[in-house]
Amino acid sequence: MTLPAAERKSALRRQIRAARAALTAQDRARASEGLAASVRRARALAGAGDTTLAFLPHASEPPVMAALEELHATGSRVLVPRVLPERRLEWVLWQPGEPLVRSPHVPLDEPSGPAASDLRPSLVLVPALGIGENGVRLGQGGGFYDTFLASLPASDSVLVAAVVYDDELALPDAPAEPWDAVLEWAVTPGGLWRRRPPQAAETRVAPGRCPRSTRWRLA
Ligand SMILES: Nc1nc2c(c(=O)[nH]1)N(C=O)[C@@H](CNc1ccc(C(=O)N[C@@H](CCC(=O)O)C(=O)O)cc1)CN2
Ligand SMILES: Nc1ncnc2c1ncn2[C@@H]1O[C@H](COP(=O)(O)OP(=O)(O)OP(=O)(O)O)[C@@H](O)[C@H]1O
Repeated sequence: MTLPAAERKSALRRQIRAARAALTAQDRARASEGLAASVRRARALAGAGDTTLAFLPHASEPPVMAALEELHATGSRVLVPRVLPERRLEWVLWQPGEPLVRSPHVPLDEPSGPAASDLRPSLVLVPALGIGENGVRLGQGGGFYDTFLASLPASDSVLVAAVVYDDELALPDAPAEPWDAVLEWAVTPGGLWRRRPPQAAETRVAPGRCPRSTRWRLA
Protein backbone atom coordinates (compact mmCIF):
# COMPACT_ATOMS: atom_id res chain seq x y z
CA MET A 1 0.00 0.00 0.00
CA THR A 2 1.25 3.50 -0.78
CA LEU A 3 1.99 5.64 2.28
CA PRO A 4 0.31 9.05 2.58
CA ALA A 5 2.22 11.86 0.84
CA ALA A 6 3.11 13.56 4.14
CA GLU A 7 4.85 10.39 5.40
CA ARG A 8 6.65 9.87 2.11
CA LYS A 9 7.81 13.50 2.24
CA SER A 10 9.25 13.00 5.74
CA ALA A 11 11.14 9.89 4.66
CA LEU A 12 12.51 11.64 1.58
CA ARG A 13 13.53 14.69 3.65
CA ARG A 14 15.46 12.44 6.07
CA GLN A 15 17.19 10.68 3.19
CA ILE A 16 18.18 13.91 1.41
CA ARG A 17 19.33 15.65 4.62
CA ALA A 18 21.53 12.63 5.42
CA ALA A 19 23.04 12.67 1.91
CA ARG A 20 23.70 16.40 2.19
CA ALA A 21 25.30 16.00 5.62
CA ALA A 22 27.70 13.42 4.16
CA LEU A 23 29.17 15.84 1.60
CA THR A 24 32.79 16.85 2.16
CA ALA A 25 34.14 20.39 2.36
CA GLN A 26 35.63 19.82 -1.09
CA ASP A 27 32.24 18.75 -2.50
CA ARG A 28 30.71 21.91 -1.09
CA ALA A 29 33.47 24.17 -2.41
CA ARG A 30 32.98 22.74 -5.88
CA ALA A 31 29.21 23.10 -5.58
CA SER A 32 29.59 26.70 -4.48
CA GLU A 33 31.48 27.59 -7.68
CA GLY A 34 28.98 25.76 -9.87
CA LEU A 35 26.04 27.43 -8.17
CA ALA A 36 27.58 30.89 -8.67
CA ALA A 37 27.87 30.18 -12.42
CA SER A 38 24.30 28.82 -12.57
CA VAL A 39 22.90 31.87 -10.75
CA ARG A 40 24.80 34.14 -13.16
CA ARG A 41 23.03 32.35 -16.02
CA ALA A 42 19.63 32.64 -14.31
CA ARG A 43 20.15 36.34 -13.75
CA ALA A 44 21.05 36.79 -17.43
CA LEU A 45 17.76 35.12 -18.48
CA ALA A 46 15.60 36.81 -15.81
CA GLY A 47 13.41 39.81 -16.50
CA ALA A 48 14.23 43.46 -16.00
CA GLY A 49 14.67 44.93 -12.53
CA ASP A 50 17.62 43.00 -11.14
CA THR A 51 16.07 42.19 -7.77
CA THR A 52 16.76 38.70 -6.42
CA LEU A 53 14.68 37.08 -3.69
CA ALA A 54 17.27 34.67 -2.27
CA PHE A 55 17.87 32.78 0.99
CA LEU A 56 20.78 32.53 3.40
CA PRO A 57 21.88 28.88 3.23
CA HIS A 58 22.01 27.16 6.59
CA ALA A 59 23.66 23.90 7.63
CA SER A 60 23.77 21.51 4.70
CA GLU A 61 21.75 23.55 2.17
CA PRO A 62 23.40 24.10 -1.23
CA PRO A 63 26.11 26.74 -0.67
CA VAL A 64 24.73 29.79 -2.49
CA MET A 65 26.52 32.39 -0.37
CA ALA A 66 29.23 33.04 -3.00
CA ALA A 67 26.48 33.53 -5.60
CA LEU A 68 24.68 36.02 -3.33
CA GLU A 69 27.91 37.92 -2.69
CA GLU A 70 28.50 38.14 -6.42
CA LEU A 71 24.94 39.35 -7.05
CA HIS A 72 25.40 42.04 -4.43
CA ALA A 73 28.87 43.05 -5.68
CA THR A 74 27.59 43.43 -9.23
CA GLY A 75 24.64 45.63 -8.33
CA SER A 76 21.67 43.28 -7.89
CA ARG A 77 19.29 44.11 -5.07
CA VAL A 78 19.24 41.00 -2.84
CA LEU A 79 16.38 40.33 -0.42
CA VAL A 80 16.17 37.37 1.98
CA PRO A 81 13.16 35.98 3.87
CA ARG A 82 12.14 36.43 7.47
CA VAL A 83 9.57 34.05 8.92
CA LEU A 84 6.33 35.47 10.35
CA PRO A 85 3.57 33.56 12.13
CA GLU A 86 1.01 31.61 10.09
CA ARG A 87 3.36 30.33 7.38
CA ARG A 88 4.07 33.85 6.11
CA LEU A 89 7.37 35.33 4.95
CA GLU A 90 8.51 38.93 4.72
CA TRP A 91 11.59 40.12 2.84
CA VAL A 92 14.59 42.07 4.09
CA LEU A 93 17.35 43.83 2.13
CA TRP A 94 20.61 41.89 2.54
CA GLN A 95 24.27 42.72 2.11
CA PRO A 96 27.39 40.72 3.00
CA GLY A 97 28.17 40.95 6.73
CA GLU A 98 24.56 41.83 7.60
CA PRO A 99 24.07 41.02 11.33
CA LEU A 100 21.68 38.13 11.93
CA VAL A 101 19.41 37.28 14.86
CA ARG A 102 17.74 34.00 15.81
CA SER A 103 14.21 33.63 14.49
CA PRO A 104 11.56 33.15 17.19
CA HIS A 105 9.70 30.81 14.80
CA VAL A 106 12.20 28.49 13.10
CA PRO A 107 15.75 27.30 13.91
CA LEU A 108 17.38 29.89 11.59
CA ASP A 109 19.27 33.18 11.87
CA GLU A 110 17.74 36.05 9.93
CA PRO A 111 18.50 39.75 9.32
CA SER A 112 16.74 42.18 11.66
CA GLY A 113 16.36 45.21 9.35
CA PRO A 114 13.08 46.68 8.16
CA ALA A 115 10.88 44.61 5.83
CA ALA A 116 10.90 45.73 2.19
CA SER A 117 7.55 47.08 1.09
CA ASP A 118 8.18 46.73 -2.62
CA LEU A 119 9.54 43.39 -3.89
CA ARG A 120 9.35 43.51 -7.73
CA PRO A 121 11.60 40.41 -8.15
CA SER A 122 13.25 39.51 -11.43
CA LEU A 123 14.74 36.30 -9.97
CA VAL A 124 13.50 34.12 -7.09
CA LEU A 125 15.89 31.48 -5.71
CA VAL A 126 13.78 29.00 -3.76
CA PRO A 127 15.38 26.67 -1.19
CA ALA A 128 14.34 23.05 -1.69
CA LEU A 129 15.36 19.54 -0.68
CA GLY A 130 14.29 18.05 -3.99
CA ILE A 131 12.35 18.69 -7.18
CA GLY A 132 10.19 16.07 -8.87
CA GLU A 133 10.36 15.04 -12.49
CA ASN A 134 7.09 16.98 -12.81
CA GLY A 135 8.48 20.08 -11.04
CA VAL A 136 6.84 19.55 -7.65
CA ARG A 137 8.95 21.05 -4.87
CA LEU A 138 9.89 19.33 -1.61
CA GLY A 139 10.78 21.94 1.03
CA GLN A 140 11.83 21.87 4.69
CA GLY A 141 8.25 21.23 5.83
CA GLY A 142 7.08 24.63 7.04
CA GLY A 143 4.82 25.42 4.09
CA PHE A 144 6.32 28.93 3.85
CA TYR A 145 7.29 28.96 0.18
CA ASP A 146 4.10 27.27 -0.99
CA THR A 147 2.18 30.15 0.55
CA PHE A 148 4.59 32.82 -0.67
CA LEU A 149 4.89 31.57 -4.26
CA ALA A 150 1.11 31.30 -4.53
CA SER A 151 0.93 35.00 -3.59
CA LEU A 152 3.44 36.16 -6.25
CA PRO A 153 1.61 37.88 -9.10
CA ALA A 154 1.85 35.69 -12.22
CA SER A 155 4.40 37.27 -14.54
CA ASP A 156 6.50 36.10 -17.46
CA SER A 157 9.33 38.33 -16.39
CA VAL A 158 10.08 36.59 -13.05
CA LEU A 159 12.32 33.55 -13.16
CA VAL A 160 11.47 31.33 -10.16
CA ALA A 161 14.10 28.62 -9.67
CA ALA A 162 14.56 25.93 -7.02
CA VAL A 163 18.11 25.54 -5.69
CA VAL A 164 19.12 21.90 -5.26
CA TYR A 165 22.07 19.56 -5.81
CA ASP A 166 22.12 17.81 -9.19
CA ASP A 167 21.01 14.43 -7.81
CA GLU A 168 18.00 16.10 -6.13
CA LEU A 169 16.56 17.27 -9.46
CA ALA A 170 13.91 15.27 -11.37
CA LEU A 171 13.11 12.83 -8.56
CA PRO A 172 10.88 10.17 -10.16
CA ASP A 173 8.33 9.68 -7.37
CA ALA A 174 8.29 13.01 -5.52
CA PRO A 175 5.22 13.06 -3.25
CA ALA A 176 2.83 15.94 -3.93
CA GLU A 177 0.12 17.56 -1.86
CA PRO A 178 -2.44 19.98 -3.35
CA TRP A 179 -0.68 23.14 -2.14
CA ASP A 180 2.84 22.20 -3.27
CA ALA A 181 4.54 24.68 -5.58
CA VAL A 182 5.43 23.31 -9.02
CA LEU A 183 8.52 24.92 -10.54
CA GLU A 184 9.74 25.29 -14.09
CA TRP A 185 13.34 26.23 -13.36
CA ALA A 186 16.11 24.82 -11.18
CA VAL A 187 19.60 26.01 -10.30
CA THR A 188 22.09 23.26 -9.47
CA PRO A 189 25.90 23.20 -9.30
CA GLY A 190 25.72 21.66 -12.80
CA GLY A 191 23.73 24.42 -14.45
CA LEU A 192 20.42 26.20 -14.93
CA TRP A 193 17.65 23.76 -15.84
CA ARG A 194 14.23 24.25 -17.38
CA ARG A 195 11.37 21.77 -17.37
CA ARG A 196 9.62 21.19 -20.70
CA PRO A 197 6.03 20.12 -21.20
CA PRO A 198 5.76 16.31 -21.66
CA GLN A 199 4.97 16.34 -25.40
CA ALA A 200 7.95 18.51 -26.28
CA ALA A 201 10.25 16.30 -24.23
CA GLU A 202 9.12 13.06 -25.81
CA THR A 203 9.65 14.14 -29.40
CA ARG A 204 13.13 15.54 -29.06
CA VAL A 205 16.41 14.15 -27.87
CA ALA A 206 18.76 16.97 -27.07
CA PRO A 207 22.13 17.13 -25.37
CA GLY A 208 22.33 18.63 -21.91
CA ARG A 209 19.39 16.84 -20.39
CA CYS A 210 19.18 15.63 -16.81
CA PRO A 211 20.36 11.99 -16.47
CA ARG A 212 17.03 10.91 -14.91
CA SER A 213 14.68 12.91 -17.10
CA THR A 214 13.98 13.92 -20.67
CA ARG A 215 11.96 16.86 -19.35
CA TRP A 216 14.68 18.85 -17.58
CA ARG A 217 17.15 20.46 -19.98
CA LEU A 218 20.05 22.83 -19.51
CA ALA A 219 18.95 26.37 -20.31
N1 LIG B 1 17.91 29.04 4.27
C1 LIG B 1 16.60 28.90 4.33
N2 LIG B 1 15.86 29.90 4.77
C2 LIG B 1 14.52 29.75 4.85
C3 LIG B 1 13.89 28.55 4.45
C4 LIG B 1 14.70 27.49 3.97
O1 LIG B 1 14.26 26.40 3.57
N3 LIG B 1 16.05 27.72 3.92
N4 LIG B 1 12.53 28.43 4.56
C5 LIG B 1 11.75 27.57 3.82
O2 LIG B 1 10.60 27.44 4.04
C6 LIG B 1 11.88 29.29 5.56
C7 LIG B 1 12.17 28.70 6.93
N5 LIG B 1 11.64 27.39 7.02
C8 LIG B 1 12.08 26.38 7.82
C9 LIG B 1 11.22 25.34 8.08
C10 LIG B 1 11.59 24.31 8.92
C11 LIG B 1 12.85 24.30 9.47
C12 LIG B 1 13.22 23.18 10.39
O3 LIG B 1 12.40 22.67 11.10
N6 LIG B 1 14.45 22.70 10.36
C13 LIG B 1 14.87 21.62 11.20
C14 LIG B 1 15.32 20.43 10.41
C15 LIG B 1 16.45 20.74 9.47
C16 LIG B 1 17.36 19.56 9.26
O4 LIG B 1 17.20 18.49 9.88
O5 LIG B 1 18.28 19.75 8.43
C17 LIG B 1 16.01 22.05 12.09
O6 LIG B 1 16.79 22.94 11.67
O7 LIG B 1 16.08 21.51 13.19
C18 LIG B 1 13.73 25.32 9.17
C19 LIG B 1 13.34 26.35 8.34
C20 LIG B 1 12.38 30.69 5.39
N7 LIG B 1 13.81 30.76 5.38
N1 LIG C 1 -1.95 26.10 1.25
C1 LIG C 1 -1.97 25.33 2.34
N2 LIG C 1 -3.12 24.97 2.90
C2 LIG C 1 -3.15 24.21 3.99
N3 LIG C 1 -2.07 23.75 4.62
C3 LIG C 1 -0.90 24.05 4.11
C4 LIG C 1 -0.78 24.86 2.94
N4 LIG C 1 0.52 24.99 2.67
C5 LIG C 1 1.16 24.31 3.63
N5 LIG C 1 0.33 23.75 4.50
C6 LIG C 1 0.70 23.03 5.75
O1 LIG C 1 2.08 23.19 5.93
C7 LIG C 1 2.69 21.92 6.16
C8 LIG C 1 4.01 21.85 5.44
O2 LIG C 1 3.79 21.82 4.04
P1 LIG C 1 4.85 21.17 3.07
O3 LIG C 1 5.30 19.84 3.62
O4 LIG C 1 4.34 21.21 1.68
O5 LIG C 1 6.05 22.23 3.27
P2 LIG C 1 7.28 22.60 2.36
O6 LIG C 1 6.84 23.16 1.07
O7 LIG C 1 8.15 21.39 2.33
O8 LIG C 1 7.92 23.71 3.30
P3 LIG C 1 8.74 25.09 3.03
O9 LIG C 1 8.05 25.84 1.95
O10 LIG C 1 8.65 25.80 4.33
O11 LIG C 1 10.11 24.72 2.69
C9 LIG C 1 1.72 20.88 5.64
O12 LIG C 1 1.73 19.75 6.45
C10 LIG C 1 0.39 21.58 5.72
O13 LIG C 1 -0.24 21.25 6.92
